[in-house]
Amino acid sequence: MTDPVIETRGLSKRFGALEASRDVSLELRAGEIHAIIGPNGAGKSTLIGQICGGLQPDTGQVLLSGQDVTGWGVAARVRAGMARTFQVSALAMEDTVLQNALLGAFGASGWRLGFFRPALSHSDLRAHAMQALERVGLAEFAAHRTGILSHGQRRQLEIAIALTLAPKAFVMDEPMAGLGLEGAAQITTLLDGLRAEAPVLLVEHDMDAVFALADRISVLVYGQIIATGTVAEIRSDPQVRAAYLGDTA
Ligand SMILES: Nc1ncnc2c1ncn2[C@@H]1O[C@H](COP(=O)(O)OP(=O)(O)OP(=O)(O)O)[C@@H](O)[C@H]1O
Repeated sequence: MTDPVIETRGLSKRFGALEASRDVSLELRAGEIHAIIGPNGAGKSTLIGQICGGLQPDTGQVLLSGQDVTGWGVAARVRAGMARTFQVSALAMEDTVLQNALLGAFGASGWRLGFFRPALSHSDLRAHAMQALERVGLAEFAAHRTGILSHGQRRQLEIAIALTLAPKAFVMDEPMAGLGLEGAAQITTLLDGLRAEAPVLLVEHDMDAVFALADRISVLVYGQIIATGTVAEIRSDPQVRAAYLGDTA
């Protein structure tokens, strides 16, 4: 069997007396959307932080395509193919939609930031960035200021930026947060097609989206994975229903 695209082995992280991650081992496999769900404070963000490199685990490892990246910083992991989209928007609102998308394409090309301005007219990078905007349905807004985009469209743009990195894996922290029904439905459709490009590790509170999208779900409670399985397995797991899902299953 091929290596998982992302793998964590026995991750543990303490904040004082609090064990925010307890021996967390999980795999993100090629072609899948793997959702991580759990109550507030269960340790989802702490886990994502360790996977993406913002937080160092006390013990355990993070592997990307079989390579141990535990000691690597965020930027090195992004360059190696781990594309994270954030809960909080980090877009340059005064720049155009295309300029924001170009920043990703530009990073993916391995060029240094000082070359950014010339890169704006570089036809290959522009084409690559435009392709990503088309993919997420934002091509018609390319020349518009990013600040005029709706909340949902900003999420689409963040996904376009991640796409321009041609990642090995997407790591998404609550992409549905703050979106209305229509926005959430749009992002759900987008993510549904995204797994063909690269697998998605998805932290999400919106259970409709999780149940619609996930190939597998891991349930985190008090820093520990209490179950991993398909949607049907997780929905019918008595331990999961008691700890988290309750009536929503
Ligand atoms: N830097 C920190 N210092 C101390 N405690 C922290 C720190 N970061 C997180 N925690 C604690 O660790 C636990 C896990 O928090 P975390 O944010 O990872 O949970 P979460 O599942 O992402 O929650 P939510 O769904 O509300 O985003 C919480 O009890 C939180 O208060």
